[in-house]
Amino acid sequence: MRFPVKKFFSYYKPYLTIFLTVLTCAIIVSALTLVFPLLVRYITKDVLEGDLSTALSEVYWIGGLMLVIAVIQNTGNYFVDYKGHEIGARMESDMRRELFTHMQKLSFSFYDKEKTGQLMSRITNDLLLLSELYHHGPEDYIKYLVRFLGAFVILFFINAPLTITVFCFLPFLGVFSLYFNKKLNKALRRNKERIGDVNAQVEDSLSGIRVVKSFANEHVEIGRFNRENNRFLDSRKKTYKAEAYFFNGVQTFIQLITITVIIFGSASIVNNTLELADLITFLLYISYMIEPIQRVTHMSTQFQEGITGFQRFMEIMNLEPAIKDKPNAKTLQEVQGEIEFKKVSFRYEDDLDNVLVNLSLRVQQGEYVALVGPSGAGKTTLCSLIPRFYDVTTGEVLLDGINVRDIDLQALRKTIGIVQQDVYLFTGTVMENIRYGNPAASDEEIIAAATYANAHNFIMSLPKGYHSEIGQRGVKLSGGQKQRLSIARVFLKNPPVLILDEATSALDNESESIVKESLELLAKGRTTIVIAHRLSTIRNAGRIIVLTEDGIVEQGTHDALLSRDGAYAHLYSKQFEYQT
Ligand SMILES: Nc1ncnc2c1ncn2[C@@H]1O[C@H](COP(=O)(O)OP(=O)(O)OP(=O)(O)O)[C@@H](O)[C@H]1O
Repeated sequence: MRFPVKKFFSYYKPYLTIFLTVLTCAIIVSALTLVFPLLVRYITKDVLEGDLSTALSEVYWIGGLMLVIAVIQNTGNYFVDYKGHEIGARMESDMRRELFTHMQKLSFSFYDKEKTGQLMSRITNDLLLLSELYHHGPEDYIKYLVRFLGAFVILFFINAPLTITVFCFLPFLGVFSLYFNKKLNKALRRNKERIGDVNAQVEDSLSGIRVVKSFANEHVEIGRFNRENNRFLDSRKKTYKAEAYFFNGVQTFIQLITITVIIFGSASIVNNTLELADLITFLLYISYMIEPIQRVTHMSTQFQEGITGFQRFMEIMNLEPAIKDKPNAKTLQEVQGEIEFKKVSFRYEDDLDNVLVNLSLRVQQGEYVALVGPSGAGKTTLCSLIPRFYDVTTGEVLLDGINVRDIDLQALRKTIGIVQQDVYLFTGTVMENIRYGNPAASDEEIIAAATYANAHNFIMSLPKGYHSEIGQRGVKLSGGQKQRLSIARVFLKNPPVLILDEATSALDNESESIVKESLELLAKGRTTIVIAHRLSTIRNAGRIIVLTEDGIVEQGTHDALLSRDGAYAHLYSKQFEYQT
């Protein structure tokens, strides 16, 4: 991937004025630091070797000037530190917002492949390092460049041959740096991937902590964690090795330069081509030249970390959502809720087998249809094609006769309510969780929705009623209570089409009958597709569709299908045997 230079710099745009002010301040501060050794040289060479009767008063004046310069320097540095960091933090926050917004747009197919922990790492760690580069980078480069060039020019005027000798070392230092920069870049990239893996492992393990404990498998999780943690450690060890080579190599160059100056400088004094005051000035300025070289290690690490962070940021930003609106996507007015699958074939990925092949099915407006069949036959997959969680591979899915691909995604998804077995509730209060179904709803509408969902009474018995916190993912609620909140959420959304994906299969008999009651109420007047494992729950469905690996093999009412003595009768008798 070519490095997107324009995009990289575009994040400075909103802060350009303040950023340029910070840079100007950094230049002024650096230029002023160059004045100090010149003043020392003036004192040692001109003042102290001239008329001693006036020397002291002149030294006082110069001392005063040095104080003024120090005040300007420190004020400037304060501004550069404070505002510079603030700009970096603001840019980081802008990018984090952009990345999160983009991630929200990416489709299911993306999340099927990615690990949540890795993605979290990109949003937090990577951008943190990038912000360091954004504000420190230009400021450091300018600061050290001014010092370096300033010192070079001044030294050149003091003693050109000695200055050129010092500069002969620089091409070697350049080649050395380039070589190790490449190595460091690779190592830092690997570090980021490894810490992403650690994050992913922690996220996975802690999200499933109940399963871990129920199987008493803490040691398994610790083992997995240690494996990732050790891989991260190994990767960091390699990085530090490369850094140590680099840093010590640079140190060797610095020592060589200092020794060279001392030897050549002393020889020049002996030969009367250099004065002692100039050698002192030379040695003072050498530190200005050496400091940038010393900082090269730090700056190149900062540069590499920032750049790899930016590349990882762009990897996600460059991903187009697999499913998005067409340019003139239709918004829907009055949705009737008729759904039709026309010769639909679907596979999750190009190199996987088809899950659905040439399947056709029409569900009338307001019809209550049950989808049954063996596990893995594609029931959930079929339903996920209606809200375009995935797009069909071939064929069409139509809502009220319009291809779902031609409908505005938001409008399409607003017409479909989904209740699943695995309820996802967000950390927050009962009220906030139900309001998720319609953020504009009033408290009264929320209470009405909860009442329809048979949830009002249990909510009122909670310590703070609707304002009770439900814990992460609703841990403080029972399975049936969580399910009723999720149903209230859909009541509030009030969609014309409903998909119930094994919504009651995880509940005990008592909870099931309460939830079933509220689901029946919810389904009234809506086109409803129910995916059911327990066939006893869908006996009253207007139509039962039997989906197997061979597609739709049977459809009809419960009684009609039983009397056919086909696939459905077979499934039913198997379940009946199992239950008795
Ligand atoms: N995200 C995915 N990526 C790849 N394959 C998938 C994905 N989701 C499901 N599958 C595969 O698609 C097939 C159909 O799965 P699906 O969940 O639709 O079946 P189902 O009939 O709903 O099963 P169950 O009754 O067990 O829930 C299965 O073979 C499954 O492994």
